[in-house]
Amino acid sequence: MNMDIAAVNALPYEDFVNIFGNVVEKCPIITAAVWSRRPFVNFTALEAAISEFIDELPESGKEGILRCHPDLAGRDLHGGTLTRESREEQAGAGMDALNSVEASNMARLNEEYKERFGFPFVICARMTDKANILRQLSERCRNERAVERARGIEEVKKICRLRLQALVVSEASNKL
Ligand SMILES: NC(=O)NC1NC(=O)NC1=O
Repeated sequence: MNMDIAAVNALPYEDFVNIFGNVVEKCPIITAAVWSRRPFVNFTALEAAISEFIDELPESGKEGILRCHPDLAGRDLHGGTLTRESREEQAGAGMDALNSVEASNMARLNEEYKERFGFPFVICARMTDKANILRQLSERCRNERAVERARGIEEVKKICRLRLQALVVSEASNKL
């Protein structure tokens, strides 16, 4: 899909939530809330509205967003229950093709991370690769909880931007 911002602004909330409901993984409530902020002057304004909604949440809400994310190379990937967006992102970073050493490291570190923080490790898979994901996962396990909460939310916003770009023509591409 490649809607322009005028088409986005014309959507009734049912369609808006159907189309944009997973720009933040499994958090259609964010999309549904942000519909009230129409009209968006451009792509950046839509992205900013989502970002501001997230920033205004209490810390518990931000952790809730992180908890809606599937593990990388985790149960949902193996069970075929990832969302389409997540499946494509994880496959792009080679998460569906780990060798047995990588797979066991990934599983062990994901569990360690969740045990320590109470939410999953989140990283924008499209902006990185397998080696970096494994390195970041082991490094970020050592951070403070508040640092990781903020870091995870930054990654959610990167994922969101790329998912939005797949749906909406941004002003940069408008000028082409
Ligand atoms: N846990 C985690 O980072 N999940 C994800 N990252 C990403 O880019 N897509 C996801 O589903």
